Amino acid sequence: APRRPLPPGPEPKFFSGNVHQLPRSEAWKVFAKWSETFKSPIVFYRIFGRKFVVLNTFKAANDLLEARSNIYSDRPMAWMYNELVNRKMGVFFISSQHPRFKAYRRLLHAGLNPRAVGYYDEILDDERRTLLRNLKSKPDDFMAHLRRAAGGIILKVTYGWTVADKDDYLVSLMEQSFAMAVEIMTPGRRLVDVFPLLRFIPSWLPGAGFKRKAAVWREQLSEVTGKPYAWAKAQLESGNYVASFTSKHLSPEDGHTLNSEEEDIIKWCSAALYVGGADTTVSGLASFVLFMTMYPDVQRRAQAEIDEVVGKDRLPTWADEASLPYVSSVIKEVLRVAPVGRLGLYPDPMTFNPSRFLATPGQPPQQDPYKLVFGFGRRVCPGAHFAQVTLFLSIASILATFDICKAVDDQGREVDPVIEYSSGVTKSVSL
Ligand code: HEM
Repeated sequence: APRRPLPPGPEPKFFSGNVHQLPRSEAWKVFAKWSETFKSPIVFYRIFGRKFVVLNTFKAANDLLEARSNIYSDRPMAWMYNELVNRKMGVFFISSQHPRFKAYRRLLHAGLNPRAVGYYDEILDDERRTLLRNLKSKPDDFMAHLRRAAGGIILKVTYGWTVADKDDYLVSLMEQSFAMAVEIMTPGRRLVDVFPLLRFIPSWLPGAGFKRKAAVWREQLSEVTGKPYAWAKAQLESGNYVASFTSKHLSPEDGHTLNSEEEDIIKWCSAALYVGGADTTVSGLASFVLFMTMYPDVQRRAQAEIDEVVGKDRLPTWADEASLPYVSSVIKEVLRVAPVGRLGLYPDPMTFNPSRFLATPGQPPQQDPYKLVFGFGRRVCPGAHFAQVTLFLSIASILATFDICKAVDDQGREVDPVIEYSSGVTKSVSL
């Protein structure tokens, strides 16, 4: 059959494609412009040999990623990382056609669905109290506290590990593996990703240094996946452990002994939680703080709602969520405007206005951004509910306890925060 034409897009250069038209950061602004220029919700561009399709409307994303998720559920192939460094069994990279994919999704769902998240109540409560204490004692270091909170919650829930206040062993192990993954996968860094046949070169040949390097990374990354898992397993066996995602899966209800395949599945799923849940949560919390400094009226209205519904004698709990629609809308608005991608998809997209999610007489609420920010189809974020609970608990407790305001300089004048979102796998905000 003849090939279908590609979606429209900017004119590429013969060799480098559209590199010259893409800025290093905030590429989404350019994507939005291309959609207008080419009058198409779907646009196409190329960076050297790599082809990209941008879906610029909710409908386009939903039509392809949800309705046709049987064909659009795999991530791009990274030969160096997946094959040579042997990360292809990781939750994020495994093909949706692989038989294990379903096993992963089932396990993740079992450990993170709304009922399962209820098991972690105590951990979540402890962690937010630590966050509030840290914010109180050193408010200027709030970014470090938010990072610690996100990492602390996820490592305790995943493995039962309590994060140390400084230089935590598991946090640094995880961060090293992130850094390694970025180094290995940065587009254009690895020739073998451009010419995959190179992977068959024997390691001893001159010029095959990349294969020897791959072997080292392979070893190091396999340790990162193996160590925390082995620790959690040993704790469980010792009888002295905190019930966690890993411990629960390691002790199945029917009491059967796990085989090595089942254990491997638990190991990979546990490893995915920090990758999926740490930076995303930090990003959401940091953006929340930023927007509260910029929109004091929003902050006051959210605080008033908490005072009225919860009172001042206790901290908000997840059970209060349904009675705090404005606080919930603040969180939705943070996620709409801030992390993972700026979603300029609603009326007046650049304005931070939580009320857009509240119905008013004659005006229905705008579309719930959770349909978008957590992805689509077969790969939709398995941590979505968990993320909503942890963000709600942290944000509602911060609002209940503190006033967030701009920093002041030596002369007592307010300093406007510099807003700079970095592009990457997770959008992070530097404050
Ligand atoms: C605000 C917080 C979060 C946001 C915005 C977010 C967003 C996303 C998105 C957009 C995806 C990709 C979906 C796709 O490929 O279509 C994803 C995948 C994933 N997320 Fe989240 N996430 C968040 C928090 C979490 C948390 C807390 C966890 C774990 C507890 C988690 C675990 C995962 C995992 C394991 C995947 C990979 C799923 C797969 O490839 O099959 N995420 N997330």
